[in-house]
Amino acid sequence: MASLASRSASQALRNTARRATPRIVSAATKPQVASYSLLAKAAVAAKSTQKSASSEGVRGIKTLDFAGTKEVVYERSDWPLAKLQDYFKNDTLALIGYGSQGHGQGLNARDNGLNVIIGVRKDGESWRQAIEDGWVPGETLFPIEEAIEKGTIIMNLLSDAAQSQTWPTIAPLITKGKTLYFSHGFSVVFKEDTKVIPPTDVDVILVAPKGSGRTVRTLFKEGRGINSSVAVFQDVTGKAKEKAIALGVGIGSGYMYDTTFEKEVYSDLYGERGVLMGAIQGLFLAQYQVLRKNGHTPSEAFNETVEEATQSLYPLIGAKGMDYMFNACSTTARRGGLDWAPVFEKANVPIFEQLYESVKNGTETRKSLEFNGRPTYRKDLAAELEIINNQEIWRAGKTVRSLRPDYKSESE
Ligand SMILES: NC(=O)C1=CN([C@@H]2O[C@H](COP(=O)(O)OP(=O)(O)OC[C@H]3O[C@@H](n4cnc5c(N)ncnc54)[C@H](OP(=O)(O)O)[C@@H]3O)[C@@H](O)[C@H]2O)C=CC1
Ligand SMILES: CC[C@](O)(C(C)=O)C(=O)O
Ligand SMILES: [Mg+2]
Ligand SMILES: [Mg+2]
Repeated sequence: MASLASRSASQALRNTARRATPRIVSAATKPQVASYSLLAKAAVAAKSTQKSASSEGVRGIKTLDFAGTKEVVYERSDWPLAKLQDYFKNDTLALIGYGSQGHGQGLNARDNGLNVIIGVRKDGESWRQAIEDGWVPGETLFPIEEAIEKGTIIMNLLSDAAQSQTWPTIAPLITKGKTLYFSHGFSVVFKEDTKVIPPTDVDVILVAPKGSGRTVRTLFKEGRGINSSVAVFQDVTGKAKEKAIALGVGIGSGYMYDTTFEKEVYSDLYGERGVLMGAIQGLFLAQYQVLRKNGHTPSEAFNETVEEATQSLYPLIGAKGMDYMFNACSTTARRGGLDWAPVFEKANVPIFEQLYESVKNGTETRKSLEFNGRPTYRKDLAAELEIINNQEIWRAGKTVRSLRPDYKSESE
């Protein structure tokens, strides 16, 4: 009887979850693109023979109900490749900086048949990586200033600290008629600290992928697309929003959500310091330490903290939500999880409040500008990450991972 009751409770929960699934309120009726990256390759080949994209299809946006709040979502399928290529046929996308985002966004835009060039410090690490990815010095790879001069859309993907440091040199090159693009609100919003004040005669837009540049690339290659935020800071042409959405598609976004530069930078700095990176490392470590203090072996402590989370339970949250993950676990686990969740929530809200304030008042920005503005920033970051790499929890993890059937050496 008990198990029947619990099964019907699970069913009820699942039904509630189904009812809460975002519903399309209005949408243009157009088929979804199955595999954009494959289509991209074909379209590049056929580029010269395609008819003008502006005659294709109807522009459409979706208004979706997100848990009771209606929000607008822009979709890739409103921008078939031919239309995208036609839209940017007179443009050169000068992508400045070749870190994680430069790599993902640059390669995707190139595969989508757009005219992309890269601008980075000559002979630096990024220059070397760009060559490895097929960008050719003097043809598609240039020193920063030269690339900006050649570009019509200047995509500033330098590190946030470098955007501020290089601004006095690059600002005069961003002349009337060009478009200035960012993937973070950082430089523009915290202008007192960064001194980045865009010229008043150019469109200033943002497309911020909500994920690592590595994933921007892999999702695109799988024919999917990353979620991105889009925003307009300055619209001198009246086309800034449309251009931002088109660029979002060009760099590999599947769906794009409205934001402002301010909201993007606050949420992004907060999220990465919180659950996405800082909090998760802190929480894993705390749980592991207590297990070790109580006599559990490194493998047991790692398996119970990280391996089970990342390999079994978190993918279930990603697939179908938190209640689905709970329902996939024992009733014993469900009872305990339900009891302890509010305890963790209560303990953590004050820390998250403190974090949000530290983001909003610019403390986090100033720290980042100081640290990442050092000439030794790569070495200094690597030294601190090496400390994490050497923590017992992560050393134990290497051995646990080495036992996976699909294990490949991690030194590559
Ligand atoms: N990483 C991500 O996944 C995400 C990043 N963003 C945003 O995208 C932008 C780019 O981030 P990301 O790709 O991570 O890049 P990084 O923060 O890793 O910056 C790397 C680039 O900055 C260059 N750089 C650093 N210092 C200088 C300097 N003093 N002068 C000239 N160039 C310099 C590097 O060149 P060199 O090799 O020559 O040092 C490299 O090309 C940022 O605004 C970031 O916040 C947004 C979403 C996600
Ligand atoms: C989570 C970190 C991030 O904000 C990102 C990948 O979205 C970043 O700045 O790299
Ligand atoms: Mg982010
Ligand atoms: Mg970020």
